Amino acid sequence: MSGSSYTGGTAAVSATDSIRERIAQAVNSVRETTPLAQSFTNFVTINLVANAQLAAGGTAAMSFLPDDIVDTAKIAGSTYINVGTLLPFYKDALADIARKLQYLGKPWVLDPVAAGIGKTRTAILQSFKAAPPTVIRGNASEIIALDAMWELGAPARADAETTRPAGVEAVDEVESSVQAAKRLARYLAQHAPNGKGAVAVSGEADLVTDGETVYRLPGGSAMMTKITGAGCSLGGVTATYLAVAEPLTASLAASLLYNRASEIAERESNGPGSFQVAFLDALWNITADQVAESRILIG
Ligand SMILES: Nc1ncnc2c1ncn2[C@@H]1O[C@H](COP(=O)(O)OP(=O)(O)O)[C@@H](O)[C@H]1O
Ligand SMILES: Cc1ncsc1CCOP(=O)(O)O
Ligand SMILES: [Mg+2]
Repeated sequence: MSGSSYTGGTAAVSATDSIRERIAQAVNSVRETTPLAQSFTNFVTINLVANAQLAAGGTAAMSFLPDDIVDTAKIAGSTYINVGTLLPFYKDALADIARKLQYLGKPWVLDPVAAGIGKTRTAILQSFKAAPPTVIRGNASEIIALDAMWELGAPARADAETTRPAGVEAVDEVESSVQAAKRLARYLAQHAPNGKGAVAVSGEADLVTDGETVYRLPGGSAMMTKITGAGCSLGGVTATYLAVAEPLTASLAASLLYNRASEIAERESNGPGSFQVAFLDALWNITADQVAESRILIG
């Protein structure tokens, strides 16, 4: 299945059979073993996160109690932390949870929703630099903001354009986040017990990287921007796959599953309400081969 193609002026090589096999294996393994991925996530989209994890074949457990999260991490396949809506106690609680997950060597996914907005969110996201996640999944603006916050690139010049807070929606193109995503992924890998980490950037064409190789995943549906929680639930499903697969495979499998399912949902729906229902059905019905045979461009 390997070969070459040409996209947007960039030579791109399509993915190898072994990546596709690992993706199909992750999709099947979740359906066969129903792994638990627990979540500490925002109040807006918590229901869609749980339903998407169930539709992908996993199980869900949501909690905001630090000792509950740490005890559940011991029996769960992975943990998902999303900073979309914050309460005052989160500042200390999330830093502490991250440190304990690191001590226990437990994998987790971070969705840095609205990175760059507010002192409390910034303090929380900065605290994760010392106890980093296994995977970061966000939109382009969030990835650019987190990279700047963790100061992984060259120091910004005084006259340089600064990144601006973007709310929960992206104001940057996926392509403008490539270097930030690679730097973050390398940092995650350097700090992971097994040396593996990944960053997934969502948008019109998603991008996934382990810090070395960049994978571009075209397709999907713009209707995803018309339901709340498309990105949050993608983070939750990435955690579901992280329970059975290494970070790069988990990130690729989740993003590809979302692209294929959203294309089916767009064809079968008539607006945001029916789209969300059709999307959950498609997550459930899509085959592992449909996911693994997707276009994956390397380069
Ligand atoms: N313009 C688009 N075309 C196709 N798919 C999109 C588009 N924008 C977002 N998506 C998809 O929607 C999902 C959520 O991504 P995104 O909207 O970037 O996240 P967030 O909600 O966190 O900002 C991803 O599966 C992504 O591929
Ligand atoms: C609207 C909103 N406000 C705080 S969190 C949130 C949900 C964001 O969801 P997503 O990032 O998946 O669009
Ligand atoms: Mg989001």
